[in-house]
Amino acid sequence: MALLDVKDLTISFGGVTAIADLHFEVPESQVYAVIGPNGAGKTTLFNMLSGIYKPNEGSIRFQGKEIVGRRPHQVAKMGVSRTFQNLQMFFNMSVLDNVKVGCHLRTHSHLWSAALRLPNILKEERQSQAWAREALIFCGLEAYIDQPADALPYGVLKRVEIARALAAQPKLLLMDEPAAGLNDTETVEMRELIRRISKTGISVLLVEHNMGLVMQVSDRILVIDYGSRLAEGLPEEIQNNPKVIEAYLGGEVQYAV
Ligand SMILES: Nc1ncnc2c1ncn2[C@@H]1O[C@H](COP(=O)(O)OP(=O)(O)OP(=O)(O)O)[C@@H](O)[C@H]1O
Repeated sequence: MALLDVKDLTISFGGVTAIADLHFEVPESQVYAVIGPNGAGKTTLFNMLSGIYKPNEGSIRFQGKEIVGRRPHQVAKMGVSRTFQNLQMFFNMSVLDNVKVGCHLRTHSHLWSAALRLPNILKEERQSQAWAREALIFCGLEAYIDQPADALPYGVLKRVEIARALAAQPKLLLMDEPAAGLNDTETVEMRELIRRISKTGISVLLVEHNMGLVMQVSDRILVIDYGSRLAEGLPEEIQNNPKVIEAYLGGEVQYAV
């Protein structure tokens, strides 16, 4: 059984069909990329996968359970975490506290026990701290743990977002343009981080415009155009697919990172 099984997915906004009859499957422990030109529907797809948008038709099954109809926090609790195209950071908080936000899905205390500082809260607080540190170290951010988020460069903050998503211990990580705005060195670091994440058994669903990165890191690639499936396959199949070259890349392809 695939980890994620998307069937007949369709969503329209007014007269615009953003995703039309889309289907694909993401296996366990793989990097699965979704590519397509600007406006192809990639972010809209992520918004449906994470419960932000409700499709007009179709199903999204994660580990056999339906996602459609669930709210974003419920989807996250099922094991689907995401990062955003634009940074979603609390700039007045430390790096560690930003990542601890991702841990609350794994803790169980209610608001009233938090307010009263009951013993279970203190224990969970320590546990969240440990999980957050672990995620930050995994992302190579040990040196930044206690620093305020607003003092850090953009490339570091992109990885803090990933650490926060990992602190929730997902089975599937949705990454929306992780390399956008990164320089060449940071892009190579991001590629290595994505590889390490998938080696831990987490599947990565990657939306990314940097074709070099996509081709190097992905196990399989789905190409969408005007919300519809144009092609799907191994990176070398996609690279050599005339429909992809013509429709998506306009005849010229640059694959170097
Ligand atoms: N909330 C919305 N209301 C109306 N139209 C929308 C909405 N969200 C997306 N769309 C439309 O759906 C289509 C797909 O947009 P989407 O942002 O998903 O594309 P994308 O592939 O992520 O683009 P990019 O690569 O530029 O991020 C576009 O035509 C867009 O204008």
